Amino acid sequence: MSIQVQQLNKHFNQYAALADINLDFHDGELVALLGPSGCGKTTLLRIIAGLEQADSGSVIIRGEDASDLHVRERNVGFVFQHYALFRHMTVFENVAFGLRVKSRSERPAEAAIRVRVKELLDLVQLSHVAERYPTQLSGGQRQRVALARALAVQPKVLLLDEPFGALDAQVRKELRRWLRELHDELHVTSLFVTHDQEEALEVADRVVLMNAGRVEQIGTPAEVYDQPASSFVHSFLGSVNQFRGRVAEQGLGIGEQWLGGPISAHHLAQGSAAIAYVRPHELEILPADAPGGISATITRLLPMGPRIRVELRGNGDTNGAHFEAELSKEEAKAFTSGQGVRLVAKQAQLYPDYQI
Ligand SMILES: Nc1ncnc2c1ncn2[C@@H]1O[C@H](COP(=O)(O)OP(=O)(O)OP(=O)(O)O)[C@@H](O)[C@H]1O
Repeated sequence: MSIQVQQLNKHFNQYAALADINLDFHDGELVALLGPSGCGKTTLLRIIAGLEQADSGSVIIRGEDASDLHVRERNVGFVFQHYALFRHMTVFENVAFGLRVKSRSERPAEAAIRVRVKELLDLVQLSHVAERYPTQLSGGQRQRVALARALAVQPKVLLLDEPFGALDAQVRKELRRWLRELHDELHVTSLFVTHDQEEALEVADRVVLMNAGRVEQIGTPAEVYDQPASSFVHSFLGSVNQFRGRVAEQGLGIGEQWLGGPISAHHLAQGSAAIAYVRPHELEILPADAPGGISATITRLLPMGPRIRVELRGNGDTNGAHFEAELSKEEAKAFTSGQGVRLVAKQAQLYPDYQI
């Protein structure tokens, strides 16, 4: 086990930023810490780095309790969203920096430093800009320099806080693919913070879902997406339609209507208030005269590349609620805007509805 976080708690005044966090990160894996703004991701990363002190609990790095170790002694590399490269130093010198400031006994000889920096610049594909200054680079190139700089001292752990957050969507996409490839080559245990679910699902070996200072779920991208442990995870990862009603034998009863289909009700009692979560691609649209289902009206058909997004408004018991389905172009041919239809879930997950 590379990093173990045990019973970690952190308050800012009365506010619990982290509540009883327990996590194990394996050697060589790339893990995303994912959650909405303010859920505690950065605080957790900073405590692991040694930049912030926890109120209680411990951080164990490669078997050694690091809780009382200074940030310099933890051997972690960082890359932040706005990583301040030294403006007055060339790219080469920025990457060499961490090696040059080592104590005399640990510092490699000048020739070895030059070889190492050259290797790192090759790795991040920036050898051709080695003599430039940071202001002469694009945002994406700067972040790659920041990564090379963090890797120069051969950290045991790499911590990245929204490393591509400030970049535009296209560059972000390229860099995250690049980060994945780089990680496959180096296998440095890496944790990266993001609030972008697509980024987390695409890049990470495992994803930690956080909400309000707590861990909601940890698992592979497929596990957290296909088997969400809570309604929070379900709705945070991709869009969902919500249907409020009562648990019945046939599924979910909404007034006189039924949301049919195979509904997984966990251990909810018959008659209890529940919300069904149905992803757009799990929602089937049937003609208005079909038996069962929920009555709705199509408000818009939006082409989204090869798929059509169908926006709907509920009628009767779901009056005014907005729903969204996803169809192939072929399937969508049967429908037009303004048409009355019935909605049936091909698959749905029920959660207790505490608001009723
Ligand atoms: N130094 C501080 N003093 C007081 N409150 C703080 C401090 N740092 C963080 N917080 C609070 O702790 C909570 C968690 O903050 P944190 O930065 O860890 O969240 P986050 O998930 O990284 O959010 P974001 O995605 O917006 O960066 C927030 O409510 C924040 O306001």
